[in-house]
Amino acid sequence: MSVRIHELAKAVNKDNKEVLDILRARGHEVKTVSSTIDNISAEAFIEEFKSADSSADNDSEAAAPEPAAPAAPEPPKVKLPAGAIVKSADDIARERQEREEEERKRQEAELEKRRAARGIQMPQGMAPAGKAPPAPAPGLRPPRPAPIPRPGTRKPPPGVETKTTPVPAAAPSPAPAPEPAPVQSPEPAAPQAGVRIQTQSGPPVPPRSGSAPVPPPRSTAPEIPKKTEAAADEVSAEAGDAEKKVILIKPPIVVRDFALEIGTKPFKLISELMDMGIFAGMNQTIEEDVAHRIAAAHGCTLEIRHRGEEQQSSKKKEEDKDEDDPALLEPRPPVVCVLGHVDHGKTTLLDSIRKANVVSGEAGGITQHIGAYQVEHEDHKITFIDTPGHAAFSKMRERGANVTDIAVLVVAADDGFMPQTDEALKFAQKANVPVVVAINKADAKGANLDRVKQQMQDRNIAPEDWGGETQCEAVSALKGEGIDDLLSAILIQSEILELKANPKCPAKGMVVESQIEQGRGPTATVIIQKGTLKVGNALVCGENYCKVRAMVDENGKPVKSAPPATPVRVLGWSGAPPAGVQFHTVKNEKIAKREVEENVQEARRLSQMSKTSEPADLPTDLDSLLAAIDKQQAKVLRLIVKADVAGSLEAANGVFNDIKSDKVNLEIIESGVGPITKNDVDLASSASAVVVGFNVRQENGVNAVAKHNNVQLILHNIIYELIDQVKEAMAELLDPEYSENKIGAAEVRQVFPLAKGFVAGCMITEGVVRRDAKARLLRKDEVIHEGKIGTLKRFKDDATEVRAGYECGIQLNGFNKYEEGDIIEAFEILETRPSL
Ligand SMILES: Nc1nc2c(ncn2[C@@H]2O[C@H](COP(=O)(O)OP(=O)(O)OP(=O)(O)O)[C@@H](O)[C@H]2O)c(=O)[nH]1
Repeated sequence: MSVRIHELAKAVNKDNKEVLDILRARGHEVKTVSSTIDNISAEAFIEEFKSADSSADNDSEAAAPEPAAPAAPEPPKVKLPAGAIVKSADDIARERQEREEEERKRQEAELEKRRAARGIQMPQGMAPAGKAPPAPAPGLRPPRPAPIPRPGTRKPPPGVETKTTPVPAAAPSPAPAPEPAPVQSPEPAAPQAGVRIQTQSGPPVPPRSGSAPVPPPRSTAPEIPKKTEAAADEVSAEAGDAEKKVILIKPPIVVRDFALEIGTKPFKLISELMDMGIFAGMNQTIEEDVAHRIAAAHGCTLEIRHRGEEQQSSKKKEEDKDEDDPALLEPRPPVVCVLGHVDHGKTTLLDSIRKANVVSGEAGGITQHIGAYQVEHEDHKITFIDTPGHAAFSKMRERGANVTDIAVLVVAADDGFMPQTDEALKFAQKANVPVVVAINKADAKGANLDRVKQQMQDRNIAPEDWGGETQCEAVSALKGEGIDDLLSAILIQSEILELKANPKCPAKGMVVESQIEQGRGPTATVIIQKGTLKVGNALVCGENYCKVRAMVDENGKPVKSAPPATPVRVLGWSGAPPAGVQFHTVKNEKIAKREVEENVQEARRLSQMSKTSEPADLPTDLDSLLAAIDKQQAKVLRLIVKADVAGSLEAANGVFNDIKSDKVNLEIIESGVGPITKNDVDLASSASAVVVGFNVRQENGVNAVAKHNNVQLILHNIIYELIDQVKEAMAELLDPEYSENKIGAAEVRQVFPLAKGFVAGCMITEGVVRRDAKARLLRKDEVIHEGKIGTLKRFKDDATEVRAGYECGIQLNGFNKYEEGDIIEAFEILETRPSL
C-alpha cells in the first residue's frame, strides 16, 4: 500500500509543495504530487502533522486572546516574561523558509544531539536545557523545578523563540506548590537544543492578524515546562536509576508496542534502530539487548519477564499447594523400564509379559524405538517402557531410566554382567531408581545363576536371598517361566515406593517417543506423571504445542482420558516433540501457542548467547593455531539425517558425532523425523551434503531428484551399517594416495639399431615386464631415464607382457641411449584410499 503526495497533503491540511519539500528533505524520493510514499511513513506523517496542527491551534487560541490592530498593536493582555521575544510577522515569514531546512536537519541531528547533550556544553546564553526552567515573570506562575522528563515529552516547535534566563539547576528537593495562574498565560518554551536563538530589542510585539504563524510540526503542551530531548537525557542521567521509569515487558518485543512503552513514536524508534544498523518494521521484533540499549537511551530501565520462568515459578507454587496436597494423592501404577545388555533378552521378556512376539519383526534384531505398554497383574497395573539395547541408544536408555519408578535389569544367566549391563545399572542408580534383577535365559545351556548373583554382590546390589536388598528373579523369557514372580517382585517394590499422584490436577508428563505418522501427522507417546490428560486439552512441550485431537492406548484403541502413569499416544501436535521433554497443560490453545513462541525465542536467545561466547575457543598458542588451521583445511562431510522417530534420530546423530577423524570433519547440517523428501535432497544439493536415512523410507521421486542433482543417499535400518557407510563416504572425500609397485626388471644385453632409433635387447631377470607399465632405466644404480614402455617385443611380435627368464626387445618412449648392462625396472602406480 502506498499513498500519493496530494492525498497526504490533503490529510494534513498543507500545500502539496510544502509536503513535497518536507518529504524530500527527509530523504523520500518524491518527484511530483502524484508520487507515492509507503503506507507506514504516510501514517506516521499524518499522525505527526495532525497532532502538531491541533496542538498549534490550541496554542494559537491560547496565545491570541484578542485580534490585534494591524497599525497600532495594543500591548498584549498577557504579560510576557521579562526578556521574552515575540516574533514579528516578517520574521515569521522569513523563518518559514528556514524552517523547512531546519526540519530536514532536525531528524538527522536528533539522535546525535541526544548523545551529545551529555558531553557538549550548551551555546552561550542558552539555559542549560533541562536543568533550569525560565525565570519567573511578574504575573506568571513561579518556576517549577525541572521534572524528570517523561519519555514522549514533546519538543517545542523549531520556530518558537524564547529567551531563557539561566538559573541554578533545580535541586531535587520537593517542588514548590504552583500558584494559580491565568489559564491563558502561555508559558515560554525552552529552545530546542542546537537551534540558534535570535535576540531582539524593543517591546514584545503581539502576533498580527493576517500573518498567522504556520503551525509548527510539533506541538507544545502549554501546561508542562518544555524540555528538549537532549535535556531530558541529561536530566534522566542526573536523576539516576532510582528515578528512571521501569518498563516491564514480555518477549517478543515488537517495535510498535515497545515504542509506546518507552513513550516514543514507532517511526522514530524505527529510525533509531536504523541508526544502530538494525532494520525492523513496525510489527517486527527486536532482540532483548537492543531493547535494553534503546530503553536506556530513553531514560528507562527495562525489565524483561520471560513468561516461561514466571509461569514456571508461579505454577510450581500452585502445584506445591494444590497438586501435591497429600489429601488429593491416589495410588498409581509403577512405571517400569527394562534395561540390559544387547541380546540378553529384553524384548523377549517384554513380549513374554505382554504375551506377544514382536522380536521377529525387528531389523537387525535390535529394538529401535521406545514403546510403552501397560499390563495387569494381580489386579494391579504396571506400565512398561521398552528401551532399546544397542550402545547407540545409551541416551534413550538413560532417559528411560529417568522417567521410570523401577528398573528391571535383565542379565543373561549364561553371559553375566556385561558393559552395557553396568552402564544401565549406573543410569538407574544415578536416577535413584530401584532395580529388580531379572536373571534371564535360566533355561539356556551354561546358565549360571550363582555367578550372576556373585556379580550382583560385587556391585553392591546383593540379592535378597544372599542377604542383600535387591529383588532378583530367575526367568526364562523364551519359555515364559518366572514371569509372574518377576511381576510380583515389581509390585512389591512399587508398594515399598508408595507411588501416588494427584489424578485431578491438570496433566503433566513426559514424552517417551515421538514420530511423524502418515495420515496422523506428528504423534508422541507420553507418560502421564500427574493429573489426567483428556482429549481437547492444550499442551505445551518445549517448542511444540498440542491440542489433543485424539489419544490411543498401547493396543491402538482410542481413549478419552489418561490418568497418572498411563502411556498414551497423543495426536494433534504442532511438531514432533523430542523424547524426554516434559509437557504441561495450559488453559487453551492460544496460550499454548504463545508460550511455545516464547520458548522458541528463549531457545534462540540462548543459542545466540552460546554463539557469542565462542571466542573462548580461539587458539592461544602456535600449536593450537596450527591445529585450528589444519582443522579448517580438513575436508567436511555434511549430513542431513532423517530417522523414523525422535529417539532414533537423536541416537543416530549421537553416533555420527562420535565418529572422529583428523582428516574429515562430519557436520550434521539438518536432522529431522520423517521420510526423506525432495526438499532434503534440494538442501543436500545446495549444501553439498549427503542424506542419511535411519529406518525411514523416501518419498516418491526422491531417487530421481537425487540422481539428477548428484546427491548421495545412504539409507539403512541397521545402525552399524549406516555408520560404516558414512565412514566410507567420509573416506571418499580424501585425496587418493599413490604408491609405486615394482613388477619386474630386465637387463640390457645388446643394443640394436633400427631405422629410427635403437632397441634394447633384454633378458627379464625378475617378475614381469608389461607393455603398459612404467619403466625406469638405471645405469650403475643411477636413474638415467623414467617414462613409459613404448614397445615390447618377443622376437618380431608385439607382446603384452614378458616374464622372467625370457628375452625381449624394449623401447622406452623418448629414450635411445641404451647401453649394455643397463637395468630396466618396470613398475605400476597403485592408487589407494587413505583411511580416516
Ligand atoms: N534360551 C533363551 N533364549 C532367550 C531367552 N530370552 C531371549 N532369548 C534369545 O536371545 C536373543 C536375544 O533376545 P532379544 O529379546 O532380542 O534381546 P534384547 O536384549 O531385546 O536385544 P536387543 O534388542 O538387541 O537389545 C533371541 O534370540 C532370543 O530368542 C531365554 O529366556 N532363553
